[in-house]
Amino acid sequence: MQGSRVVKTFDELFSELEQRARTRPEGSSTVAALDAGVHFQGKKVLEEAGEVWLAAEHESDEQLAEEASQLLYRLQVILLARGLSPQDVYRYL
Ligand SMILES: N=c1c2ncn([C@@H]3O[C@H](COP(=O)(O)OP(=O)(O)OP(=O)(O)O)[C@@H](O)[C@H]3O)c2ncn1[C@@H]1O[C@H](COP(=O)(O)O)[C@@H](O)[C@H]1O
Repeated sequence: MQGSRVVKTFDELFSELEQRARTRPEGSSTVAALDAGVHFQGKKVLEEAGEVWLAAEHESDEQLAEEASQLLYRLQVILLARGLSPQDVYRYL
């Protein structure tokens, strides 16, 4: 399902997003989402959560995995915007 793409973990993605927030490269989705504020970020979390649900009911395993990756990304953006890290979440798992 993953093909030849480089696999990254949840923590590695978060580190990448922290770096985007620090360096603010042109064209970064993360910088755009951080600048757009919590209302935008929250809508994206809900939108992607809905897409995960629909994929689980109606779409392929591959589509579900892709939607789940987008939800994880959107969750990371909202955590980053609030100054939280994955560790803050892990302690509740
Ligand atoms: N994993 C993701 C990721 N998942 C989802 N998205 C964003 O979510 C969009 C797709 O979600 P939608 O289904 O909402 O697509 P859409 O409605 O057609 O697009 P939008 O109108 O929402 O932009 C993508 O265009 C990205 O903007 C992501 N953007 C970035 N990443 C990773 O985050 C890292 C930093 O990315 P940049 O900040 O863009 O450099 C890189 O490793 C990226 O691979």
